[in-house]
Amino acid sequence: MTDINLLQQATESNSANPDIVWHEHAVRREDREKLHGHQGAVLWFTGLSGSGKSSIAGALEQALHHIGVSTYLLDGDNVRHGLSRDLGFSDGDRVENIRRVGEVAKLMQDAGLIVLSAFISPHRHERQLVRELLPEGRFIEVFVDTPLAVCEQRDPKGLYKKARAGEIKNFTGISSAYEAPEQPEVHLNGEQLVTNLVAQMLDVLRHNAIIKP
Ligand SMILES: Nc1ncnc2c1ncn2[C@@H]1O[C@H](COP(=O)(O)OS(=O)(=O)O)[C@@H](OP(=O)(O)O)[C@H]1O
Ligand SMILES: Nc1ncnc2c1ncn2[C@@H]1O[C@H](COP(=O)(O)OP(=O)(O)O)[C@@H](O)[C@H]1O
Repeated sequence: MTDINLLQQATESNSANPDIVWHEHAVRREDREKLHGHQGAVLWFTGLSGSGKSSIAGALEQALHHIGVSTYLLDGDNVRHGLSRDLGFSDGDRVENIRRVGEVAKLMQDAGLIVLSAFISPHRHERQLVRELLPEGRFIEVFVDTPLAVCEQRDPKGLYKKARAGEIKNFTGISSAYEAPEQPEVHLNGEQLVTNLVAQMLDVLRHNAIIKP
């Protein structure tokens, strides 16, 4: 079964149960957004290991927090300590990881938060399915475009070295595929200064009326 089939099957499994009925509640997303003073949205950072996803998302979260925006940062390494601690790096496990994170991100944006997610999320189809989970305009795909050679040079955790030595299997970019986004909402040059990239992201959020000018 392909990764797209696995994700579709997992996403559809509950909606196929006729005994589970959606319950609409009185307090709506719009009401929660009014309290926050901004829209809920998911900023979906994708890129190779070492491309700068966590650094950029972290610095952007600090900048947003500073101006009173309610945020939450979902980070690949951290989520794999809890919610996805049972998962590894096979295609099937990555599909399930992204499905779980997509559902969590959806709930958090429904709560009115700006969610910053920093996962390699290497497959186009999985990112597309997360996009489809969210209301129109609330999924912003951010491609952190850093050449493999630069990521490998940075190698802050020594993982590329281990992958090249054959000590880690299925390592993205080395022995497992990374499919770059074709039409991301935002295309960041991961070799620029993090402060410049944060400024670029704040412009995007203002331009899309997610936060106030
Ligand atoms: N085989 C393999 N391939 C890629 N990455 C690996 C692997 N093994 C461990 N790591 C570490 O796990 C982090 C990536 O986890 P993600 O949850 O973002 O991956 S995925 O989206 O499910 O593909 C990734 O973190 P980042 O470097 O922050 O991207 C790595 O530190
Ligand atoms: N724009 C950048 N320019 C130079 N170095 C960076 C930049 N962004 C991140 N780094 C460095 O690259 C390494 C990997 O960054 P990290 O944010 O952990 O990437 P990822 O979350 O994609 O694995 C870290 O040592 C970080 O300090």
